[in-house]
Amino acid sequence: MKSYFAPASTGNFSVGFDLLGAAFEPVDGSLFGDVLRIHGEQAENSLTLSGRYVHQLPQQTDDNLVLKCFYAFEQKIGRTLPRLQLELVKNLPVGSGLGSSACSIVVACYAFNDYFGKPLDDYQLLQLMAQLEGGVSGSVHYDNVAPSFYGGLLLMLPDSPLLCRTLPWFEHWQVVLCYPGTVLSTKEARAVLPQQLTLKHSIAFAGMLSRFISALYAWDEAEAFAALQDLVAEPARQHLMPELLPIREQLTAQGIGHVGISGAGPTIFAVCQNDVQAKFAADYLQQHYAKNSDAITTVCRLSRQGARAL
Ligand SMILES: Nc1ncnc2c1ncn2[C@@H]1O[C@H](COP(=O)(O)OP(=O)(O)O)[C@@H](O)[C@H]1O
Ligand SMILES: N[C@@H](CCOP(=O)(O)O)C(=O)O
Repeated sequence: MKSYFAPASTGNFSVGFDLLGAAFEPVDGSLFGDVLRIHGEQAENSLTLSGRYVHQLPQQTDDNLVLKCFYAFEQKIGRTLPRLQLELVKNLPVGSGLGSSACSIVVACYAFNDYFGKPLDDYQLLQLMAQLEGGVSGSVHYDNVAPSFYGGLLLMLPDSPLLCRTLPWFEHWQVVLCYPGTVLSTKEARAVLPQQLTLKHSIAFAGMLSRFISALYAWDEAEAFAALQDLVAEPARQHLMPELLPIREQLTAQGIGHVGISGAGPTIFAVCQNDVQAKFAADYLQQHYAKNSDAITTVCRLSRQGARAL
């Protein structure tokens, strides 16, 4: 049996709509992401499902992204592959803003490529992942698949053969992620976005993202926090998450540097500079934002590692 893992990710990281994404792992060393097991080869593909969020997956395994990835991978490499006995351990909530669909896509594509002797290079594999993610969310965006695949904080580079590049990160930053337990589909959250930006708005967006990236390279933490502003998605999505502004007010009043929407929401992320802030944010979010038994609050650091064999 072979086991593979891919981590959770936060798309946008507030300031970089569709262009910035980060992979996270809990500071307690536990794994926060999906696991795919390949038990062996057989006449037909089969997929068994387990894990904390298995109940949020489609009833029909044929609708599961893991099998869609298998056939898309087979088509991409252009030869018929042996069928597999597969098991997905679904550890990330679906429609959560934690890159759940991307995580299953990344772990599946990574696993198939590794298992079948790496017929695709990283560039081809990432393109396939993004194309599959586009099929779920309605438009191709790399800001979840790329960090889940490579790890780290990544800047997408559209039209570059590199596709994305790793950015610097403040090592002491801890990111508290709180998923409230309610589902918000990425497709729906993308449908409320503006179709066009004015020239002034486009310049403001590009300016803020540039300011954040230059602050990272200059190791200027105050500037980095000042630049963590979402000028594109948050104004359009705020009504889907009415708790965001009061929560931000409470947490920033405690000195916490940034509070934003993880991906398309409803997960909220808080960027903290020390253990005291992280504990405060985690307790506060768990008390005021968690809504049911599906909710999860976790204190994370950047995951330098992306998809891998376990
Ligand atoms: N293995 C899987 N993991 C996550 N979602 C899956 C999977 N297989 C199928 N799906 C479907 O893909 C869609 C993912 O929804 P989406 O809002 O994009 O989630 P997320 O924002 O968490 O990535 C849902 O309709 C879900 O039922
Ligand atoms: N850039 C995308 C990110 C979606 O992330 P998800 O985790 O909610 O799928 C967007 O903001 O739509």
